[in-house]
Amino acid sequence: MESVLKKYFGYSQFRPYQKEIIDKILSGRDCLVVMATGSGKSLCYQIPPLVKGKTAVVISPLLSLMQDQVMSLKQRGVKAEYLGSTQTKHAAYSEAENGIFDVLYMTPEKACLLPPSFWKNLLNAGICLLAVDEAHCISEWGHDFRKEYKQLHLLRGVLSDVPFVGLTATATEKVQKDIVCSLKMKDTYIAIGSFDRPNLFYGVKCSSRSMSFVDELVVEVSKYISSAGSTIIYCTTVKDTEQICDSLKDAGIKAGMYHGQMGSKARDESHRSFIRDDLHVMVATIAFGMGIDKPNIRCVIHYGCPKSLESYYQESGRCGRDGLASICWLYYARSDFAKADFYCADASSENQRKAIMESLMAAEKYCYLSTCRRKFLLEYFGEETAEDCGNCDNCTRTREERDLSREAYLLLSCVQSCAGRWGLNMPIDILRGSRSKKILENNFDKVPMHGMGKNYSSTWWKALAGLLFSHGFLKEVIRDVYRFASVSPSGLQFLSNANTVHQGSLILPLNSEMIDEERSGNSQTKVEGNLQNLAALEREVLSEAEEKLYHMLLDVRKRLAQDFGTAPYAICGDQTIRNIAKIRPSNKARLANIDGVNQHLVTKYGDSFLQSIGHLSQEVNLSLDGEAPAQPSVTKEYPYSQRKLTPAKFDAWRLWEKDQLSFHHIASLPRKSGSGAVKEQTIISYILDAAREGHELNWTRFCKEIGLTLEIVQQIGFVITKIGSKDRLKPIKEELPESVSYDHIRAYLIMEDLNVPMGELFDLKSCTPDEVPTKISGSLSYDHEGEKEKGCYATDNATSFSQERISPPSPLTPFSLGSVSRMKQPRSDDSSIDNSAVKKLHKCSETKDECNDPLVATESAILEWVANQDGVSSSNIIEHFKGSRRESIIELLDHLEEVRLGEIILF
Ligand SMILES: Nc1ncnc2c1ncn2[C@@H]1O[C@H](COP(=O)(O)OP(=O)(O)OP(=O)(O)O)[C@@H](O)[C@H]1O
Repeated sequence: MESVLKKYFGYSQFRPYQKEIIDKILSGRDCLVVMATGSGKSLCYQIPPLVKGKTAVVISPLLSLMQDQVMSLKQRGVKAEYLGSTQTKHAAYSEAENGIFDVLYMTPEKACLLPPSFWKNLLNAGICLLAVDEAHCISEWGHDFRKEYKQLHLLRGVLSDVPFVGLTATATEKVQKDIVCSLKMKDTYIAIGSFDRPNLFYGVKCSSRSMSFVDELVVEVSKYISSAGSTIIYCTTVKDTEQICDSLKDAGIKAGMYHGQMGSKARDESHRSFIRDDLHVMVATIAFGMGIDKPNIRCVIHYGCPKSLESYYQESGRCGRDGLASICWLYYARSDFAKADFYCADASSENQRKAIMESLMAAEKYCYLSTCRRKFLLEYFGEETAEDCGNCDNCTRTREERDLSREAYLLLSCVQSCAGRWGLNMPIDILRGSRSKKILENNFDKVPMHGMGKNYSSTWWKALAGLLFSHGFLKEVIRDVYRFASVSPSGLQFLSNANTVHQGSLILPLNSEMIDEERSGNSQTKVEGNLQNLAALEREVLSEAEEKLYHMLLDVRKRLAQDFGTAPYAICGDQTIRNIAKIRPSNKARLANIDGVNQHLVTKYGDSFLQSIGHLSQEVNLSLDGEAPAQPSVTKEYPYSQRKLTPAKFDAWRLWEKDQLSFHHIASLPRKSGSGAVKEQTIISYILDAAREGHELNWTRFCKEIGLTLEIVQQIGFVITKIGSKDRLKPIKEELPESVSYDHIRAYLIMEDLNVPMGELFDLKSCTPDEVPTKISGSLSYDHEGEKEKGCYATDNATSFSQERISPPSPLTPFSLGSVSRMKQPRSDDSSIDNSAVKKLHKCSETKDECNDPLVATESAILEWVANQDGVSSSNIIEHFKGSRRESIIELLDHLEEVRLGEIILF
C-alpha cells in the first residue's frame, strides 16, 4: 500500500486514519469517514482501486469538483474519468462500464439514472467500492441537504456486495446516523478524525459595508498577493462580489468573480483561471463552494457572516489544504444576523426552519466571542479541547479585561423586565432611554433602568449581549423566525447575588467590537495586519536564496502546467516545490526521493525540472543536493505531517531556548504585527509545540519555570492511571488540585511522548526531604513485582490521602512518569510530611465535612453531596464548596444542568 502511495501520490507516509480506513475498505467493509477538510479523505477511496485493480465509483455533488479531481488524478498517472452532462468524450461511458478506469466520478443524479445493465457490466469488470463524497448532503439535518442524495440507497440493491464509503467533513451524530441509515450501510466502520486545522489562523472583525472598508481590504489583499498563494473572498451578495472584484482589479490585482448570476461558461472560465494561478483572488458567492480543490489557497476572507458554522468551517476549510500556514478572516456586519427570514425561505418544515435559525445563532455567537475561536469551533463540532490555540485573533491580541458587573446587571435586568417577549433591541432601547411608541405602549419608560445606559452606543450594548450569551448569562429561544432573549439560570444567579449580597465583580474580556466601539465611537474597523504576516510565515524554513529559488520554481511549474494544459497544483503541491528548493536534486533518483514527488512527475516533467533546478540554483548561488528537510513525524495530536511551526511559535522557542529569555519576558515583548503582548501561557504552549515538532528544549529549565515538580508529575501520572486515558485533558485536570495547571499536564504528556527521561530531569538522587515524593495512602493497586522496595506511590482511590514521606525511587531506574506501570509502592517506614498540593487532591465526597480545608467542587463531588442533602440551593452549594471559586461552581452547575438533568435538582 505504501508503494502505491509513493508511486502515484509521491507521499512517503499515510496520514492518521487513512491506512486503517483503506484496510477496512479492502476487506469489504462499509465505512463512514468524518474527517476535517483537507485531511486527506479522498486518498481513502483513491488507493483501493490502485491496489485491487478494480474501479472505484465516486459520487460527488459538483461537476467542477469532479473535473478538478480527474485532472489531478490523471497527472498522477491514475486512470480517472467522470460521467456527466459536460462529458464530451463519447467513449467514456462504454470505457467506464468495461472497468477501464481506476476512479470513476459521477453525480448522484447520474448514478441513479444509469441503467442496470451499466452496473451489471461494471460489476463483471470489477468494482471495488462506491464512495459518496460530501455525504452530509444525504441528511435533512445536514447544512447542505440535497434530495438527489436520498435516492442513492437504490444502488445498494444493485451493488449489494460492494463496500459503500460515506465521506464528509462535517456531520453531527444525527447526520452520521442518517448517512448510515440512508445508504443502508451494514456493520459500518466509522472513522472520526479531529476537526482541527492547526495550520489555519482564525480571525473575526466587525465591518462596516462602506466603500472605505473595501479600499482597506484591497490594500491588505494586495500586500499579501506579493507573496505566493491565492485568496478567496466570499461575499453574501452578487452586488458585493462585483464591487469588491472591481476594486481589486482597479488596484491592478488579478481578480476574478464567481456567482450564480454568471453564465456557466463564464463561471467555468473563472474557475479554471483561478486553479491555474492566472487569477490571484477569486471573489465569489458561496456558489463557489464545495468544488474548490486547490491546495495552495493561503487566505479565505468572508465578507459577511455565513449562515452556519458548518458552512463557515467548510468554506474557510478551502484554505491551506496543503497543510501550510494560512489565514481565515470573517468580517461581519450586524445586519448579517437579521437574515433569518431569507435563509428560512426554503425551509420545508418547522424542524428545518428551527435548524436554520439555530445555525445562524451559533455563527453569530462565534462572531462575538472574546475567547479562543478554534476552541469554540472544535467544541461546536463536539470535540473537547482544554487549551487555547494561540493561533486566532483572540489568542494573539492582548486581552482587555474589565469589571462589567454594572453594565451586565443593567442589561440582564432589562432583559428580565421584557419577560422573554422581545429580542435584544427592546431592552437596549430601554437602557438608551428611547421613548419610541413601543416603549411607551409597554410602559417600559417606567422601568428603573430606562435611560441608565446612555453612555454606551446600542452597538456596544449588543456586543455586550453577545459576550453575555457566550458566557451563558443570556439565552435565546426561537419562535417561528423570531428570536427572544431571556436571562439564563447563571444570569439569574448573578442578578440575585447582586440584589442580596454585596455585588461581586464580573471580570470579562471585552470582544473586539466593544473595543472598537469604545476607541472610535463607531464600529468602523480597520483591516489589521495579519495578512501581511503570512508572507513571513513560510520564510523561516527556507533561506533567502532558497526562497528565491522556490518562487522561480513556482514559475517553472506554472509554465509546465500551461504547456500541458493542466493546473500547476496538479503537477505537485507548493510544499513539494519547497522541498525541491531546499534539496535541489541533481538527478532523477534524488528528485523521486522527495516527499510529494510521484512517479508520473519524474517521468513526465523530471527532465524539465532538473534542468531548471540546475541553472536556477546557480543563478541564486546555491549548490545542488542540499540537505533534506527532516522527515516530519506523525503524532496523535498533530495529524498533518507537513505541519510547520508558525513564526510566532518559532520565535517564542528561539527567544526562550537560544536567547534564554523567560516566558514572562517573551510575553511582554512587542509583537511584529504590532498587536501587543501575548499571554505567558500562550508562550508556554508555543514552546511545547516547538518541542513536539522536534526542537531541542532544556526540560530542566522549562519545568522549573512552569513550576512542574516531581510531586506534580507523580500526581498527574497517578490520575491518568486512575482515569485510564490521557486523550482528554479536562478530566485529568478535574481530578487534580487546582494548583496543577493545564501547562503542567501538557508538559507532562509531551515529555512522556518524547520519552524525556524524567527521572534524570528531576535529579532524584539529590531530592531534599521536602522534595521527596509523597505517598497517597489508599488501596494500593499497583503491585509490580520486584519494584516494591523502590518507593513511589500508587493508589486506585484519590479520595483520601494522608501525607507520608516515602523514599525516592532508585536513581538508576529511569523514572518514566507516564507509564504508571513503573510506579512503585511506598516503603513501610514512610512517615508524614505536610504537603498542601496533595492535600488538595482530597475529593470532598469522601471526607466531606470532617475536612478542615475548604472543599473543592467537582461535578462528581457536587452530585454526591446534593444526593445526600434534603434539597439545596445553588448558594448552599457555593457555600459548601468554599475551596472553589463561585464562577467555577456556577459553570459546573450549568454543565450539570445540561448533561445530568434530572439527577440534580436545585433552587
Ligand atoms: N498521506 C498524505 N501525505 C501528504 N499529503 C497528503 C496525504 N494524503 C492527502 N494529502 C494531501 O492533502 C490534501 C488534501 O487532501 P484531500 O483533498 O483528500 O482532502 P479531503 O479530506 O478530501 O478534503 P475535503 O473535505 O475538503 O474534500 C491534498 O493536497 C492531498 O494530496
